[in-house]
Order: sequence, then structure tokens, then C-alpha cells
Amino acid sequence: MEYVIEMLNITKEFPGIKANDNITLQVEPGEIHALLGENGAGKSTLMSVLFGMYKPDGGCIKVRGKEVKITNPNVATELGIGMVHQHFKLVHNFTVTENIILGSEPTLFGGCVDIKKAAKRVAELSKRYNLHVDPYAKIEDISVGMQQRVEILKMLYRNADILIFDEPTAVLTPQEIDHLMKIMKQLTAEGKSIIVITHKLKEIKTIAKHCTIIRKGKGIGTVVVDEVTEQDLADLMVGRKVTFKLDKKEAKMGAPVLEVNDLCVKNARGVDALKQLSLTVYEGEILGVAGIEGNGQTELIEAITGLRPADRGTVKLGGEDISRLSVRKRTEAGIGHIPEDRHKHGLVLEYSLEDNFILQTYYQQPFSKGGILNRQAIREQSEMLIQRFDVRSGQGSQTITRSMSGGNQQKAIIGREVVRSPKLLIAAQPTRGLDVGAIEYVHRELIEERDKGRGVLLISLELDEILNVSDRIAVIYEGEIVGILDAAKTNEQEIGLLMAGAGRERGEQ
Ligand SMILES: Nc1ncnc2c1ncn2[C@@H]1O[C@H](COP(=O)(O)OP(=O)(O)OP(=O)(O)O)[C@@H](O)[C@H]1O
Repeated sequence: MEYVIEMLNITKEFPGIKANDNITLQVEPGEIHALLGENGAGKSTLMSVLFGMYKPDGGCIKVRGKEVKITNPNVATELGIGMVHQHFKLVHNFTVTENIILGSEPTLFGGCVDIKKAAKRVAELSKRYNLHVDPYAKIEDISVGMQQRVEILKMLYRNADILIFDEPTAVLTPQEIDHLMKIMKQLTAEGKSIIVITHKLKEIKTIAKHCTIIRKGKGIGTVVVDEVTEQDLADLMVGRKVTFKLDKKEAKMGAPVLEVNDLCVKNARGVDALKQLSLTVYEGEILGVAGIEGNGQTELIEAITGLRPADRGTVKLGGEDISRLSVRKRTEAGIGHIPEDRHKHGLVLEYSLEDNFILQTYYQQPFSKGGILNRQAIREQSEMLIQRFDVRSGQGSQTITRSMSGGNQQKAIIGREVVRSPKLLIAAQPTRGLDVGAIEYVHRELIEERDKGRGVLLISLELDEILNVSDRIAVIYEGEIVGILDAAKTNEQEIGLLMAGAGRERGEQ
């Protein structure tokens, strides 16, 4: 069998960490090959080596049987390799077409850029592969799902036939995920080969033929997906038995922690996003908010945390009206927030891990006194959090958070928020991009917070997560709560119908 890609004994070191330690990956032509590993296992690094972004310290790469040196992404492109990165690489104030041709324009059409011609080709490709985009829309105005389709079209525009997808479904809605899977199958049916990084075992079972597993930088092996179960995959990846079932006692609900009344909020485009929304979170419970993306979840979080002004309505925390307080005052009043976009709102990526741990508390004792930072106290806090939340990084407290793997960045944020013992913990997509072991851990943390008597507001697009973790479930649809359900007595179908607006049509509340 001639492999289309062979990465043999690849080694790549960063200061303080061997991100890839003698890893071998062999991909058959026309297959979907999954790459599985815990957060920080080295998957993105391996793919970045294949795409020419990192030079490996050891090992060799063969493309279609021939040994190659992929010294930069242009070489990869020439070899027919394309990559959709975990965090997209698009220019936000450029149009879809401009982004797609960026980097390949001078060689096209006799050296001059013909945007119209390019847009036409983009439209053709988009039709052929059912990848709906508007060629003239600006990136900043389109949804995350469409941005991803632009990235896919960018590869196809360059005639790539070895496609790398780094966690493509982490940012998509369930409907978009189904659509993407179909497209991936269509691409392989045409003879293209795909390597996909995903933490979702269900997805691996649905689309992949082989799965290569790496653990802490080392290759564990490659399995035929049809011959293993999801449980096998999880156990192989983590190196121990993973329990999917959450052990959770019945909630002991106390007084209201968060009371949102008649909240009216406009979104960034000035359109009504929340329409007289009311909900209550009690002490000792997890209230899950289920809904299709874009139904007001983001605006709800922003209005509670003070990031977005409300036109009408009140927000009370522990009985006190906080509607007019600043973000800092609300944080001090007892709101913890695990934000949905960890890069934009969760971390200062240029800061070290220890500085990120004190973003909201740096002006308080013991971290500073009289305007002077107490570095020792900051370091101690950081070491404690790293230990307790198992945050893995190359240089411990000193690691610049940009270099950390996505999952470990998320663990750091969760640790920082939980340790402040907030009255209300808002967890927005808290397990996005996390491996199954880390998900298990985060869910336990949320339940532990609940059992300590705190109120938890969980916003998630993952129905499984909402159903397993929440005590009560509020379904949001077009900026209104269209149903509140007991998590133990409902199911995916009932929630799904409400999410699609069925509750409102029936006039239910
Ligand atoms: N540019 C870099 N500089 C220093 N360390 C890095 C760099 N890139 C990655 N690392 C480290 O290498 C290790 C592997 O990271 P990588 O991003 O490849 O993991 P991953 O398996 O893709 O994780 P995740 O699933 O969380 O995205 C991590 O410990 C990370 O902190």
C-alpha cells in the first residue's frame, strides 16, 4: 500500500517540552484519518509540522511515497496539502474572495488580480461542494460557520487534495456539524484524503477509517475505527478507564442567586436580541440554557456580566440590583465567568500564565499592596492552580498563554474563576475543544460548585452536556425563554422541538 502521507518518527521540541516524541502517522489515499489525543498531546504541533509551519527536530515526511522537506506553508500548498486551522487565519476586513485568493493572486490571470473572475470561481466551487458563502461579504460580518467554509474553499481553490482539519467541529452548531461531515465524505469520495483532529469520539466513529492516538507527545498506535468502541478510544487516549456517566446527587436548591427580570437587550447590529427575558438561578443548582446558536445566549451573558447595556429590565445577584454596576463591581459582587471565546475575553494571550490567573484580582491583597505587585504571592497562587487544575504547559507559571494548547488554556480559565468562589458561576461552552478526560473533570467541577451551594448558569450548544449536567433546563428561542424543564424528566426530542420554536407556536411559556 502506498500511503499518501507518511510522517515517520517525528520529533519536535519547544522550550521545556517535547511536543512530538517519535510520532508516526500514515494516511491512506481517499480515507478520513482521525488524530486523537488529550489537550496538549501534540496534535496541532504534528499537523503544523506537516503544513510547514514548524521544522521538525527529527524524523522524515513522505508525500505520495517521496521524501520531502516542507520548509514553509507554500511548499505544503505546492504539494497539495491544505489546512483549516483551529483558529482561523482570515483577514477580517477583507471579503471572502479576497481572503481566498490571498497569497496566490500574483500567479493568477497573468499577474493581475481579477476579483470578478476569482469570485466567479469561488461561487462555482461553493456550489459544487455545497459550501454556501457570499463571495463579496466581509469576513467580520459573517458567521463562524461561514468563515470555516471560506477556509475550506481556500484549500479547494488551491487544488489541495490532502486536507487537514484541526478541530473543525468545535465551533459549529449541531446542524453545521452534520453538514460538514457530509462534505468531508464527498471530498474523500472524490479521492481527496483528510486528516481530522477532533475530541468528539462520536464523530470519529461516524466518519473515520483509521484513528491514530497520541498521548503526551508519544504515538500510542493506529486503530481501525470499526474495530473499536468509543470507550476503547477514550481509554487509549487517556491511558486509564474513563467514566462517561456523571455521578450527581439531587440538587439542594436554596434562595435565588441570579434573578433576571424583563431584560431587553440589543445585539451589536442594533437588533433586539433579548425580548423581556426573565429567568432565575437558585443556590445549589445548575440551570442549563439550551438553544440554537444566535438566539440571544451571548447577549444574555453580556447583559448579566455588564459587558452589554440593557434597554430595560433588571439583573439581581443575591437579592441586590446590579443592573447599573460596572463589570468590575459585578465581578466583585460575586460573578464568575468562563467566557465562550477564551481568546477574546478569557485570557491576555501575551501575558504569562501567572498574570492571567490574577486578571481580576491583581489590585487586591495579597497580590498587591500600595500599588506594588507581590510576585511571590502571585507565583504561589499560580502554582496552586496549576497543580489543582492539572494545567499542562511548557514553562509552568512563566508560560506565555498563547503557546498553550487550547484545552489547557480553558482549564486555566476555569481554575481562575472557580477559585474566587463566586456566588454565580457562568459557564459558556465550558468544554468546547476539550478532550473527554478534561470534559469529565470540568463537569465534576461544575457539580462540585453547585454542591457548595453556588448557582451555576451553564450555556452550551451541546445537548448531551445540557442534559447530563443541568438540574433544570431553560430553552431560549429568539431572545425569549420558551420553556423551563426538569432535566431528569425531559429528553433530547422535547428540548429540540422547543429550540426550534415549537413551544412559542403552541403559546407555551
Ligand atoms: N509555539 C509553541 N511554543 C511553545 N510551546 C508550544 C508551542 N506550541 C505548542 N506548544 C506546547 O506543546 C504542547 C503540545 O501542544 P499542541 O497545541 O500541539 O497540543 P494539542 O494536542 O493540539 O492540544 P489541544 O487539543 O488542547 O489543542 C503543549 O504543551 C503546548 O503548550
